[in-house]
Amino acid sequence: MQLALIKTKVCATLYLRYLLDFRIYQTRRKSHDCNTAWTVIRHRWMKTAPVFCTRNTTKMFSTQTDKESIDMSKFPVERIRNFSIIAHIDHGKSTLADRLLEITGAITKTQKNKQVLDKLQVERERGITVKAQTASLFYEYENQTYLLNLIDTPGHVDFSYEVSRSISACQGVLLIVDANQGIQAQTVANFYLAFEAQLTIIPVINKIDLKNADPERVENQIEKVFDIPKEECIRISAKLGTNVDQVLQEVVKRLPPPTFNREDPFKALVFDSNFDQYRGVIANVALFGGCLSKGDRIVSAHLGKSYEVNELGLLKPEELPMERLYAGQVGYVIAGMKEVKEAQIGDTLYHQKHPVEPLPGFKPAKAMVFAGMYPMDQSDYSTLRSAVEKLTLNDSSVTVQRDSSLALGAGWRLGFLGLLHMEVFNQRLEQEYNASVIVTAPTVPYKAILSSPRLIKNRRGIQKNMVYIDDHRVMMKYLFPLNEIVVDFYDHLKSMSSGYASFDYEDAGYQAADVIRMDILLNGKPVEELTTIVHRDRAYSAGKAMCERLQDAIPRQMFEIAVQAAIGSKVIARETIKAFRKNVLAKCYGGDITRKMKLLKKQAEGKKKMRYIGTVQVPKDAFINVLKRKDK
Ligand SMILES: Nc1nc2c(ncn2[C@@H]2O[C@H](COP(=O)(O)OP(=O)(O)OP(=O)(O)O)[C@@H](O)[C@H]2O)c(=O)[nH]1
Repeated sequence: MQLALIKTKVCATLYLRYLLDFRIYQTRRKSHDCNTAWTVIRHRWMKTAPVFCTRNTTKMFSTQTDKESIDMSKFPVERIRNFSIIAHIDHGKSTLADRLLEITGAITKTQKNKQVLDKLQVERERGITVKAQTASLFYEYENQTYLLNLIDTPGHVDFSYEVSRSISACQGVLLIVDANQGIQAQTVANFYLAFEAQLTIIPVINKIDLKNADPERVENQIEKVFDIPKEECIRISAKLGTNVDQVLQEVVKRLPPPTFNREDPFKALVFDSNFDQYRGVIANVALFGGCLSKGDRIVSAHLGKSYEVNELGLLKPEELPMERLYAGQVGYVIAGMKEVKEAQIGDTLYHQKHPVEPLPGFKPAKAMVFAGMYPMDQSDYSTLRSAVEKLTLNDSSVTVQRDSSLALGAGWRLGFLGLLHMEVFNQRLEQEYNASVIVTAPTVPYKAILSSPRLIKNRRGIQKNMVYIDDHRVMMKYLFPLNEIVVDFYDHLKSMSSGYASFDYEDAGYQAADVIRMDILLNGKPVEELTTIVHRDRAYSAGKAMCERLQDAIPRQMFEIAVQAAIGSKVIARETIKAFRKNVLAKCYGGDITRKMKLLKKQAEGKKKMRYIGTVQVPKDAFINVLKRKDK
């Protein structure tokens, strides 16, 4: 009796500690994602307090204890089914997923189960799925246990990249069609994604409980448009749970198991990733061969870097750590990847000792809408950069390019699949990373033909090679005429690249060139210091530019100055610097017009004389300034 009392007290104390841990974890993560928080704490707690984790306390947190104890090492691959739920927006994918989770005991059946796989705050607020979610379910059929790995996908066209990636981890799909609306645009698009990937398709007609439901009409549509016999359609109401068990039975019967072999070398496709502040990158993987254990050393085919597996397991949908994952399974891996760029979606992971041919990966998403994104305060630039990197890891369809604006400072130009995608990304940045950003008006891409050449072409550079040093830096080698880069090339390069580009050069020897001597004349007299050698093709533009720059650089004097560029005896360009003019009529109050004309004529003659005898004053810095170009 006393022992039972002590045990109850200890359990109560630990449960309170558990609740406290949960609050701390949730606050630290600034997360609203209760399910993940519960799971993480639960596993941490179960590790530290195994003695008290009796069957009863475990039951508090999971309804699938019996299934978890299944020995996966003996679980035959023939009893695994990997499938996605695909459909047009709002046709009921997430509602069906709720029912499947309930029937298989992954979640307890309550009235509150509404789109439980839509975990993000933005998904809850908007009532739409934006992120594919994986859940591993155990299902009993004809006295056999099956492992069903289900991926719930978004329906909106802006998130179709999530669908195409999810499909790569599956052998079949449930194609949901609303019994009232029938086939819609995304039904067709998603059907073809699955069809082209040669997956088995099970058509499911949902919402048969609706007053206006017409399942027969929808079955005919499916037969006509997709060439799937109407007898293959399953009529359900995901909301009421009608015929949902039949869906699970058909998944087992109709979908093929994965054909991957446990005896092969380990090979896994990273089909999704997200970043946890404390645990680093969490990669969602589909095992295409072999098995993976905790402590194994794996290599990322993309970077060639090796990592030790710290944790792995199933997603139910919360993380359930396991000792091993086997071919055909879908799960998660944490392998000490600390940087976002280490976890590429579409990357292949393999065992360090057994390199394999990388999987084809994914076709990059094609951005349709572009917008600039800048921190509210420039001092937040690096914090925002890290937030953008982490979020793009979780949403790899966003393209990111560094950008800068005179008014808004340094930022990025982001590419999205659509306007809703852009809004959701922005909202996730604010909600999940506490970031305040300025987003510019969205634009679509244009192809522009530049009317003025760019810096390098303008300087007669010839590209020799280009090497990407990493994601942010590129090294380009050019062959330039020395006189094109010696004066102001570096200044222009720095200003064009907002200070990021650096420049170095070495002698590449002499080369034949079609060049000529260009003289500069001030009031007809050549100024030797301004004589230059220019390329024949560019003599006229260079001469004109020199004259214009001299016009700016030489101060006005008491007489007019003619600035000319000449090749040999031929003047090719001319500018005039006007003289200061004394108001010789200032003292004439009214009076005779002939007197005024006489004064003006005398002044003009005097100036003419000065022009011939006067020496033009050229300021010292004008000699350097006139050599600097105004590259556009
Ligand atoms: N009457 C009725 N309503 C349903 C049924 N299934 C889903 N719904 C409702 O349809 C709406 C959309 O359901 P979701 O499950 O979010 O649809 P979804 O396809 O996951 O939506 P997205 O992921 O945003 O594309 C919700 O209001 C559901 O309650 C059903 O069988 N009958």
